[in-house]
Amino acid sequence: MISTWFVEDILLEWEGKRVNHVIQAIGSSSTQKAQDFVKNNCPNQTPSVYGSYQELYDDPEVDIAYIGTPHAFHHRDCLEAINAGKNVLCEKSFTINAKQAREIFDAARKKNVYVAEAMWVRHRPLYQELSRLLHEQKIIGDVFRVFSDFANGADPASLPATSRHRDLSLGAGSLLDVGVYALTWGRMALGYQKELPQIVAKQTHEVGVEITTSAILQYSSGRQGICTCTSKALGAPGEVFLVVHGTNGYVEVEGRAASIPESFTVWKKQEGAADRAYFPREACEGKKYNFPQIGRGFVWEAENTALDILEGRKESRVMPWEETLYIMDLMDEIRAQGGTSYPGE
Ligand SMILES: NC(=O)C1=CN([C@@H]2O[C@H](COP(=O)(O)OP(=O)(O)OC[C@H]3O[C@@H](n4cnc5c(N)ncnc54)[C@H](OP(=O)(O)O)[C@@H]3O)[C@@H](O)[C@H]2O)C=CC1
Ligand SMILES: O=C1OC[C@@H](O)[C@H](O)[C@H]1O
Repeated sequence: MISTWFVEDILLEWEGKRVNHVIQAIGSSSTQKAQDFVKNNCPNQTPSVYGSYQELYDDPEVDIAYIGTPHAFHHRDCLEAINAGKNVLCEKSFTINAKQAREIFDAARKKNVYVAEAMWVRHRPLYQELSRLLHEQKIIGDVFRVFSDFANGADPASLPATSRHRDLSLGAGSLLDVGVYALTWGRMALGYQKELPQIVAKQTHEVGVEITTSAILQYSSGRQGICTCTSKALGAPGEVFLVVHGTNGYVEVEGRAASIPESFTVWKKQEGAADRAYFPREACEGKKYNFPQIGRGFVWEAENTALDILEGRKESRVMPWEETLYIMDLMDEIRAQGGTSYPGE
């Protein structure tokens, strides 16, 4: 699924586009699937088609491999690509646990290749602008509390046992699938704290799969993040999925999902407005910031990644290794408290 979306987007023409991407090769578990992929998703490109991933990694014409397999394979696939000397952009969640992520970064360091987690939401202009307003402009004063959520309707119990949302050996579970976004928004909104927070977390399981996670992150400054997710229910379109409280107001972020933010509204504290909660929303003064969607929203990530490669970087400016590790460490701790583990752990 995600590989079709990504390819569709990177071939888009859009105003401000700086990089011309070429689909140089498709690697799949079968040549037929690779050929079908080209026919359905990039018929105007002429990539080499391979019935294995290794052949793509060995292709000298390929500058960077985009990995869109289920997360349980990211460790294996990244290491194989890196060992062949390829740069890599790998889907989220980057790996099953932090140990695997560290092994990948160690290998990349040794081979001197670029590796980045494809946490596309961080590349979106909305995300970047909100971070600037919150932490450089301090538009709502000091942020002290954040709520973030991702409700996704995969509903593992209703899916075949082979689905990546149901099969533990493919990395099934809402935390790794969508909770990673809730933690990402929480991390940004709380201002990228250096220390790891204290965590209190609970997880619910159904058909052996983690379907709901709630985690409270508490920093030594007293700042708190309340980060939640579920794969059992879809959020309402346009719903608020992130609320950021500051000493001088708050911000709500709305969108189709926490991966597809569309706008945010800044509500500043007003003189004599302590009881604003009792007024209808329209009677209050909020400033809404809208952000246009381009394609499915992968264009910024693809552009930044290509520019990183062209500039000879080994890490993404937007998603450096330490950020992937920070989020993976949080998820390890949340899973340890919630009672979720994966085969081989
Ligand atoms: N950024 C985003 O918005 C999104 C990111 N993702 C991430 O992308 C990754 C893939 O998700 P998604 O596209 O939904 O996954 P799919 O279930 O669609 O699988 C993707 C591909 O992985 C390959 N694959 C290799 N081995 C297996 C196996 N044993 N079982 C199933 N597939 C296998 C298959 O390709 P082939 O046979 O051709 O080799 C398959 O088509 C996940 O890590 C997910 O978190 C997913 C959705 C959205
Ligand atoms: O990254 C994602 O975002 C959208 C969800 O539908 C999907 O399950 C997830 O992988």
